[in-house]
Parts: sequence; C-alpha cells; structure tokens
Amino acid sequence: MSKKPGLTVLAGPTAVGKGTVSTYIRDNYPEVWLSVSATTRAPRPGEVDGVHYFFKSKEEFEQLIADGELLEWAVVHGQNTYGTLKSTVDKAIAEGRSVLLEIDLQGARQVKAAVPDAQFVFLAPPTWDEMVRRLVGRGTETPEEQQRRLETAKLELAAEPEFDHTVINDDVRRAADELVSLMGLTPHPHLPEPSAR
Ligand SMILES: Nc1nc2c(ncn2[C@@H]2O[C@H](COP(=O)(O)OP(=O)(O)O)[C@@H](O)[C@H]2O)c(=O)[nH]1
Ligand SMILES: Nc1ncnc2c1ncn2[C@@H]1O[C@H](COP(=O)(O)OP(=O)(O)O)[C@@H](O)[C@H]1O
Repeated sequence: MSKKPGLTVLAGPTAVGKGTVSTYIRDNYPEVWLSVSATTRAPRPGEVDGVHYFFKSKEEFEQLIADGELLEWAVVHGQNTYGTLKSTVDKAIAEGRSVLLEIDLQGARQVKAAVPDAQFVFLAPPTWDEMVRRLVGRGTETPEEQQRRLETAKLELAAEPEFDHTVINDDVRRAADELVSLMGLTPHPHLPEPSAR
C-alpha cells in the first residue's frame, strides 16, 4: 500500500526521463503542484522566470541558503546549484495540493532527513543501454559531459533501495499513471501522447 502523502519526491539517474514524466504530470494533472526550483543556471531561450525555474545569481542563492529559505539544495553535475524553496512547498501543501519535487539524489536525501513522512519514488530506466540512448539522443551534453553523467548514474542507481518505490520509465504515460497512483490520485483515462521536451 502506498501512503497518501502531501509531498512526493521523484529522483533517478541522468536522462531517465524525470523531467519528461514530471512535466507530463504537471500538464495533465492540475491537482498536482510541481515545485519550481531556484537555480544559478542561466535561463535558456524560452525559459520563463518563476515558471521553469527561479533564476538566481550566485549571491542571491547564497542569501537564500543563509536565510534558511531552502528545504534542500545541491550542486548538480558539478555545475549549477539547484534548490527547493520552503515557502512555496509549504503554501501548496497548506492549500491541500499534492506536491511533487523533481530533484537530484543529494536533494532527495536532504528531504528525507527533513520530512521523513514524505514519499520517495525512484524513476529507473528499463535498461542501462536505454538510459545511455536517451542521454545521447537528447543531445544536450558533450560526449565528455555524457561520460561524467554516466559515472554519476552508477552511484545514483545504487541508491534505489533508499526509496519507498521504484517506477520504471518504459513509457511516459504508463510511468506517469503509476506515479500519480502512488500519490493517491486516480490516473486520468485517455490522456494525450506526451510531446517531446
Ligand atoms: N537538489 C535539487 N536538484 C534539482 C532541483 N531542481 C532540479 N534539480 C536537478 O538538477 C538536474 C537538472 O539537470 P539538467 O539535466 O541540466 O536539467 P535542467 O537544468 O533542468 O535543464 C536534474 O538532475 C534535476 O533533478 C532542486 O531544486 N534541487
Ligand atoms: N519513456 C520514454 N521513452 C523514450 N524516451 C524517453 C522516455 N522518457 C523520456 N525520454 C527521452 O529521454 C531523454 C531524457 O529525458 P529527460 O526528461 O530530459 O531526462 P532527465 O530529466 O531525467 O534528465 C529526452 O530526450 C526524452 O524525450
């Protein structure tokens, strides 16, 4: 039996499809609130502050940490810093919404320490080779960066037993259905095909 938590954390290795599955849920399940993270990463074309991320300078991010405004934060892939704003999560939970955090493993461990009754879901690839295909196929990293992410992925895959549940992302709609069921919601029938990110 799954709990019916206010807060669900989704983590998993690089390119498994965390962003794809969580965006699909955000777009098709208005009852779910997908947390918008703060990041020091520069916005990409088309990204909107407050919608995709809250874009912060390094100084602003350090201030958020110093002020205790973050539920968790981490330097991800040795590059940019990402974190979850406590106030936005608290507000969504107070409004009775089901909250979904899509964060990395380091962040998931911090949430586990801070909110032990949250639910932790590991998104796993059908196979290692399929995960590599997705990473390469996405084409957003250089071959060197891909190699680095695959090294990290080995460590991330080893952390699966720390999670309450594993969902295999073989198919986006099926994985999303399983995740919303774990969140205590009823999957919607006849949802649209996911669009490419
Ligand atoms: N700890 C933590 N990780 C996050 C947060 N937001 C996003 N991430 C992770 O940061 C990584 C984003 O990496 P990348 O693939 O470059 O995606 P992008 O920056 O969203 O385009 C993913 O592993 C996310 O799970 C957050 O608030 N906290
Ligand atoms: N179930 C799936 N089947 C096939 N391709 C997928 C699936 N889920 C995601 N992808 C593709 O895999 C790539 C990585 O997905 P993404 O959501 O960016 O991963 P993550 O956020 O975990 O790094 C993208 O090109 C995406 O379109």
